[in-house]
Amino acid sequence: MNLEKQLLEGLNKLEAGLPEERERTSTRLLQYIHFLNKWNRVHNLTAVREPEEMVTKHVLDSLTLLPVISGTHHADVGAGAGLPGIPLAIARSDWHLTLIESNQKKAAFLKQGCIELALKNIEVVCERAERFFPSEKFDTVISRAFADLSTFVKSANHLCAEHSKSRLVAMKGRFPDAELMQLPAQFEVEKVLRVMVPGLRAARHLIVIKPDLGTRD
Ligand SMILES: C[S@@+](CC[C@H](N)C(=O)[O-])C[C@H]1O[C@@H](n2cnc3c(N)ncnc32)[C@H](O)[C@@H]1O
Repeated sequence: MNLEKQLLEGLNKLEAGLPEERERTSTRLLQYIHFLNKWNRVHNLTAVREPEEMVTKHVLDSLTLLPVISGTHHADVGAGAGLPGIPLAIARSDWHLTLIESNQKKAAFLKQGCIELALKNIEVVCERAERFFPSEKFDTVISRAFADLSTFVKSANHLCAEHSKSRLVAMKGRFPDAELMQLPAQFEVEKVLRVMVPGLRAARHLIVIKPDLGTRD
């Protein structure tokens, strides 16, 4: 199947949260896949090598977050090659995404991607999340393949906006029983959602956690 068809079919199978302009979204997501594939040959940004696999394992996987995110300002901690932040920013041009990535080579890739793909709703911050203190905090702080849940919430709690709807959301593969048991008590797990990625059999879970707004600096 050609890449465009594969992507469009996948977008149509996603449950919710995708705006109507699917063909335009699909074209821009494809541009991102081509850009990632080009840089990946030289800079080894992701172990996923084939564009067909990037469609399912990276792009469609990232977009399963759409229905659980509310608000407009979001951060992606440990964005790496831009996942899930770039697909989200492409799918929702009305959102603003801040991609926090401590590795300079990856941050350079992200900045170049924003220029070449004309992604105006993304800011790239080359810094460790723990050392980043933005003036405006985020409605949702997301991570994928960043760290165990405890490390994630400790590293990112200070980035959450001080309102009752702000959330930390971690993308996980299998149901993370052990990590959930080790989560510090002041963090409440609001829900754990099992999500289906079109074209992928493997299990995926989204862990939605209420930040600890009480005890932070
Ligand atoms: C395994 S990669 C995952 C990248 C991407 N989220 C994905 O799903 O493909 C984890 C990324 O987090 C970055 N990272 C690790 N610790 C970090 C920190 N404390 N703050 C910001 N980025 C960090 C690493 O440089 C790496 O690019």
